[in-house]
Amino acid sequence: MSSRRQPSLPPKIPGYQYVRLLGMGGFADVFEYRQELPRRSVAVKVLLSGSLDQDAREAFFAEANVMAQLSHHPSIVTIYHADIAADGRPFLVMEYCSRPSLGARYRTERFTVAEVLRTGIRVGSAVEAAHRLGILHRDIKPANILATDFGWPALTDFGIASTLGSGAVATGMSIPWSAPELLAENPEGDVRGDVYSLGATLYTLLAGRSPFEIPGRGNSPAELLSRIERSPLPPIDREDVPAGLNAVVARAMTKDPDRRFVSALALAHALQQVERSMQLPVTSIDLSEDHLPEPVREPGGDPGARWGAPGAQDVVDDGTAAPGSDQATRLRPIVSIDPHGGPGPGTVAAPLPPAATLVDGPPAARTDDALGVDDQATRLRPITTISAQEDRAPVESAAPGPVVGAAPTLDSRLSLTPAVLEGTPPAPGYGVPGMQPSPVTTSFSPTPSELRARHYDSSQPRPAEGRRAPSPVRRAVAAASAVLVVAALGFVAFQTWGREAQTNPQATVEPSETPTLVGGATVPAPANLRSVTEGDSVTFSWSNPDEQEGDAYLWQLAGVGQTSRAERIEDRSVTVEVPEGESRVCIEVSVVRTDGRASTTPTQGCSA
Ligand SMILES: Nc1ncnc2c1ncn2[C@@H]1O[C@H](COP(=O)(O)OP(=O)(O)OP(=O)(O)O)[C@@H](O)[C@H]1O
Repeated sequence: MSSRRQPSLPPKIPGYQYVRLLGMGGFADVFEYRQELPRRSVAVKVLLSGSLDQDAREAFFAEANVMAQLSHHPSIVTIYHADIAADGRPFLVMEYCSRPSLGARYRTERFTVAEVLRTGIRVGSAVEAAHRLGILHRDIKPANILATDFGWPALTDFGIASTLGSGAVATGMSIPWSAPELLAENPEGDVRGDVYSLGATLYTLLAGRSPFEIPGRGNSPAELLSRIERSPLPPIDREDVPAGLNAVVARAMTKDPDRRFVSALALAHALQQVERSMQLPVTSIDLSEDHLPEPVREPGGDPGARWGAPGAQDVVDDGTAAPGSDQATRLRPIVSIDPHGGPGPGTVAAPLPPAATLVDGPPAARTDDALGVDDQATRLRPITTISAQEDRAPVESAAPGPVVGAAPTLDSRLSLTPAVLEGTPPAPGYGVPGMQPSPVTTSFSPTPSELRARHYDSSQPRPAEGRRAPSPVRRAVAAASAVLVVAALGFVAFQTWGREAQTNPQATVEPSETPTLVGGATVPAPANLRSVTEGDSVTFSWSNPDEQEGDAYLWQLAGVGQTSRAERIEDRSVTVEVPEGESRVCIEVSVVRTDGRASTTPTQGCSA
């Protein structure tokens, strides 16, 4: 809880009995209620009465609907109901998460590496699911990861707060976990901003402090902002954190978005590889059936052709591309990706509009529990719906660099309008820097969503240290800093499967450049994954693009609901049975070296 204001009164809600206050946010209070039928404890988030105009209500329920779309995910807080109380305040009834949030734990508990890996993979799959529905979270941080009764992390706060206030009110991101590009004067963001924040969250859990927070030194929002933009990522001072995990976190948090993992899924896969290299049980990546890898199709053949039929030998994956081929200063708006927005060639990420509208007067002072400083919630932002495009035709991927002809990665669909589709495409190959694109054809199966954009306040004063035009964040930080000074006198001193790649069965694609991990750990993924089906048995085989003495392979079943443990084998083939009741079987396989290093991203594929 971070606000110094008094909590609002819990509304009377028929069928629910008020129990207690759970917490206060910038735009809402959260209460525990006892639902009468079915009988259970629920958390009810009630908007503050200060932001109840019509636009806010509509936006609130729009967000509730978006949240409901995500609710089926095991690592996203479930929404049960949304309504308006008798006193006029909108409320959301959601799953009650009885355990402390990660934000409440990281300062006092030492997270095991295994838990951090599990958490990263589960939350990563939740974030990936959101991205596939066209939604950017934009405020991933420990405090927004609650814990269910079963101890599963549950991501929350998908923008409900961002829709609050008047039609032009904004929320804010949490600076300590915010990507540098979102702190720039002309903020540009896409899924990689969430990748950064998830990486920063994992860093926080491991280090016990946010990434650029320096114990014993000034950690004002302005100082944090400056370090996030310019300072190298401080090392995590823990001997039990393997180099591979350090490397994954560092890549997720690379200042250049083009050098990050291209998706939350890619980050989750990398974390799985760390689990494998540590001989830990491999945490499943939870995505819906729609996101399973697709069987490879013959070039120019029947789109419905299946591979892996008896006697057939088809390339599944090239090993580099898509398989199957605290509270301190909060300046967050929520942005949704338009999943229908299949932009044409040359379109890439959607920059956030640098509009500026100061909405509700002086920001409310907040207290940063994590950093021990007061915070200003600068509230700016309207919701903007962007029309969806219906062009979902597969597009050939191309070389990185120039935008024209760039592969239509998920990121490339983050369109606002064609006019703003500019920039550099994300690096292919799961965001592995330097890796060349694979000649794969990718397509998307978009689902409906809304696209919202944020606007920032342009009326805030320019920060003293800034030479460039003040960014929205900078302006807000400047405003926050000013209040902090005053406050300090008085008190105190964060190709996926959905890409459904369809690889050319005859193509043999080798990574032209292997990824460079921090610490020099570079292990390519298996290539030429093929399958032969005989009855219920499927034999998968693959090649090793960079075979070294002692190389072995880690394989496991893959797919929805699969949590099999990875098995280490010496051969470049494995025979598996199609699970009972299933029509096909999917696996993923990695190269593992004698020193324990494994492929950054496993190769995946399914039988017919
Ligand atoms: N489902 C839940 N179960 C239990 N506690 C919850 C739940 N949702 C929120 N809380 C608690 O309520 C408090 C406020 O919630 P939350 O931060 O989501 O509100 P908010 O208005 O979105 O705030 P902000 O966007 O400013 O962070 C937090 O302490 C959080 O731990």
